[in-house]
Amino acid sequence: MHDNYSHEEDGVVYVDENIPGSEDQTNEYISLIEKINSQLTHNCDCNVKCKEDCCNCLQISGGANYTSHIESQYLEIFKLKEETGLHCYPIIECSQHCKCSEKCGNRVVQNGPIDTLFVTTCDNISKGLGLFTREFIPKGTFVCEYAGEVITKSEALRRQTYNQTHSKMNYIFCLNEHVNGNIIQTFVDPSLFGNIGRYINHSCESNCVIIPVRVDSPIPKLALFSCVDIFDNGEITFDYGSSYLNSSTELISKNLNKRKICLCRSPKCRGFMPYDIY
Ligand SMILES: C[S@@+](CC[C@H](N)C(=O)[O-])C[C@H]1O[C@@H](n2cnc3c(N)ncnc32)[C@H](O)[C@@H]1O
Repeated sequence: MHDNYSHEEDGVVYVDENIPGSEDQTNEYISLIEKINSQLTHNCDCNVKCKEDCCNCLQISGGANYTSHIESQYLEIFKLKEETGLHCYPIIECSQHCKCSEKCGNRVVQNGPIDTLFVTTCDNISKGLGLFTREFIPKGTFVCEYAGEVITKSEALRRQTYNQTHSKMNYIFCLNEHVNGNIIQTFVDPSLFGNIGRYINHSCESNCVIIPVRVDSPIPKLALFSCVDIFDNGEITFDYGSSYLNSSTELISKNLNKRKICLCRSPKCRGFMPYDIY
């Protein structure tokens, strides 16, 4: 993973990928750690380059996850699964357990964020800091992960309540994946341990989407891909209320009076931050 970013803020530790949250003695935490320490059993025997007809990782993924875009400065472009009707398949990248080359084409998120990102204060100071790009990013590019502590639902609830009572910003995200009639939830909190993705603000008309991507772990990486072209000095945003990723959806009450006003300035702004209340 090539990630040369760091945090300016005191008290925030830079981690370039998810780490286990603080230890406790609950069964819920023990199950989470077992999951974190386990590995996906798949791998591929491909020779150098992976092809859809023989690569196990691509077959589990329902076909190619990425397409090369040679004329672009960004070589690997995500094939948006929504456009191909394949979004019911997981996105599984090749890993250290595979025989293919590290340049096989099915390794994108694991290589780390693009290097054009910077953090600065937003025009509207109430939004706090935001993540921006120095250079143009074409649609479909992997931008960065949203990485932090992977925590249990109970711990997410506890932290959420603390943040609300102390009028702190919310960084906890709940990923909901619908699999065979079940919902698999993953809670990631980058507030104290996080990567560059922790600075990404919400927009009701966002330019990125979060897609779960697995490398060799059952715990997905929350990977941000641009869903439109993003111009230089543009702010990177995603919709906190999108279908995959619900910002603490179940963690909050429905007290609409306390919902935070959205400052995204989009003509399509819904007025309030999704699920983000204080
Ligand atoms: C994941 S953090 C984003 C980075 C944060 N702005 C910072 O300064 O570190 C999420 C918090 O940013 C603020 N925020 C993000 N998007 C916003 C928006 N569209 N309008 C108002 N506040 C926003 C809210 O306080 C929210 O709880």
